[in-house]
Amino acid sequence: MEVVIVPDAKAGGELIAEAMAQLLRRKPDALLGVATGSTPLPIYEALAAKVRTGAVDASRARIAQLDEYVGLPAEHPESYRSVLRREVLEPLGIGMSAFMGPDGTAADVQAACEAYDAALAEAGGVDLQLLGIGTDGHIGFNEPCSSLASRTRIKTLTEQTRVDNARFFDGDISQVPHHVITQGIGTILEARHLVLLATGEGKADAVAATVEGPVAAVCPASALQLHPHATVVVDEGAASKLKLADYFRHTYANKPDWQGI
Ligand SMILES: N[C@@H]1[C@@H](O)[C@H](O)[C@@H](COP(=O)(O)O)O[C@@H]1O
Repeated sequence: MEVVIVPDAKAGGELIAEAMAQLLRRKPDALLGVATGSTPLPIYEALAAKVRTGAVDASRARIAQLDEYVGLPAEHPESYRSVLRREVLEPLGIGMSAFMGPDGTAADVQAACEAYDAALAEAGGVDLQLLGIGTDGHIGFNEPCSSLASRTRIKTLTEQTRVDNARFFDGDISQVPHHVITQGIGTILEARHLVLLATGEGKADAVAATVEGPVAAVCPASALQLHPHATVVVDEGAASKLKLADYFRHTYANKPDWQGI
């Protein structure tokens, strides 16, 4: 696992957007796994800016969703499908025909989950998967004690996650669904490159457990330690509880320029 400490969220967004741009220059139809939440927004803004200036062409990119609320109609403004359409597809000029995600309104949720895992494999697998992290260490919606081998499936949210996400529902927790579909941890680990961005002191404990704690289902993000190409990008606040921060700074500062993340 590589840990990159950046000065702020904007710098993290720029670094990751450049890695995505480099991938798209190599593989224009790359399958990009995208995450929701506030944290990845600087990545999407930086990538959209590159598209606008012609620094990269994202028109052939394909987009895969990480997770979704169960029961919200697809057109609900806070369904993750709607959020991603607004925040990723439209700014990058990518049509919905290049988008894939689980169906949160399916009558048979389990079948929809299995169909999504199969579709990801059929599409050749995710090339680069963006991840945020919950305050409890969750990735996607894999809450603590999710199996590290899990596949896409339905999960029940913890109250903390519902409280954290109520801000997207007018601060009204009663509007936050209890159930979600999420790519499993085993599914996520199949992506070729995992890039987790965490910003702010509120994520510092979760980041420390992810990077320096044991691999343990109680901190789902710690599964990144099992991946051969995982990059954790953190700002100073999110890095503030890392005991090895100086080591990570030194290693990244002395990395060969050509290597990227
Ligand atoms: N399902 C999403 C996660 O993918 C995201 O990482 C997390 C953190 O969100 P934020 O970046 O807003 O802190 O929120 C939700 O739970």
